[in-house]
Amino acid sequence: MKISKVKLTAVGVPRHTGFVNKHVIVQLETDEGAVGIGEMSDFSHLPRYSVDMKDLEATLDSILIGKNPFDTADINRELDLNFPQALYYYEKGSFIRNGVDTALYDVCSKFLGVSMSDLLGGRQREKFKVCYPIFRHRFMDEVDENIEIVRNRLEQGFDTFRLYVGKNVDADEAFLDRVYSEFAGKVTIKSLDFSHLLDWKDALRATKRLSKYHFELVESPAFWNDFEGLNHFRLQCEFPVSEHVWSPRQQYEMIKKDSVDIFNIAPVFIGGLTAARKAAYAAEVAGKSVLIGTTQELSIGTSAMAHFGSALPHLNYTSDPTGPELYIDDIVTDKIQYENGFLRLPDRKIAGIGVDLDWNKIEKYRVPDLSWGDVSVHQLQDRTSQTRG
Ligand SMILES: O=C(O)C(=O)C[C@@H](O)[C@H](O)C(=O)O
Ligand SMILES: [Mg+2]
Ligand SMILES: [Mg+2]
Repeated sequence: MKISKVKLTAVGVPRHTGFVNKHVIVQLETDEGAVGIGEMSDFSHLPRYSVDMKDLEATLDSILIGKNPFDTADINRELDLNFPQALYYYEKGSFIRNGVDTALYDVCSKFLGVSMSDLLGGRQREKFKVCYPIFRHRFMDEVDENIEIVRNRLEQGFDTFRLYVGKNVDADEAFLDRVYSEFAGKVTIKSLDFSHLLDWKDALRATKRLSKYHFELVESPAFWNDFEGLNHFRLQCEFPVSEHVWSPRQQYEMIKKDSVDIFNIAPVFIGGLTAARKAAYAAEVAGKSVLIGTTQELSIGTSAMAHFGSALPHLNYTSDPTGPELYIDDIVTDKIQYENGFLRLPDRKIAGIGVDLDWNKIEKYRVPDLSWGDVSVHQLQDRTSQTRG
């Protein structure tokens, strides 16, 4: 089988907060007729560093046409050469590589007539627990609207939440107090996520202040790539520490410096399922746990993560992929399913990734490019259309 054409389609899908995220749908056509789909997710990060869609499609054509999609190792090597790993969380080359790599696994599993998970180590589980994100408080009056989100999502079966913190710790404390007084015993706070906004000492002070409320772990409590800072925080904090994995070198440094307890692995940030599997193996070898992170993908990217997560033996903490719940709509015929706060895998009898493109929806949300207008820091960091701050 050989790849015969690469097709990219950009869509802009709003979240319930009004914030619009742009994603790129990948189609890999082959000479056998099978078509693999993937998703380059959430180009809203680093909005001023934009990708030209036409150039990208021509570049991927030149790299991929004529290649056998089963040659995932060689194709990933080639993609790394063209979109190199970077020591940065939102490196868009990783988003690009991820969209292509996902489509490789999809077209190969479709060609073989098996579920994508069968090419990713099989299934240890048919579903896994996820948590709903509560975005960062900048103003005290955002506490009420976030408590309302908890109330509504709890009714839908989400009983676990993660809280972005660190910009207004008074509001963070007020929110946690309300959660534990109004939903005692019914709601779990999985993590405080500092999103690399504070240095490790400020994060430690905030964590100690909030530790009278139970939560399971602390994420990103130091500046980017501050491996020693993460280690200092970790040794002085009673809670497990997680950090996103955005490059093999970064993960190597975190293993060497014993910076974390948990690696947060999302194919989008490490550049694909192939790279994510390597990161998961490295975590296992280092005796660390993993959880699956997210950039808040649509159903294609989320289904790929469901298949990836189903085989991981050390998936010991609640994961994060909830994108299809955050967007007002999706671009597949049947969205990936959640059940009582669990992300469910597609039926194993379905070949491939398990979701299909809905071209009516794609036309509805199609955008001409990935350019971006002016957005405030609040909107960017906290994924909102609010214009305050
Ligand atoms: O765990 C995180 O950190 C995120 O989820 C980052 C968010 O910004 C995510 O990428 C989003 O778009 O909501
Ligand atoms: Mg995070
Ligand atoms: Mg994102």
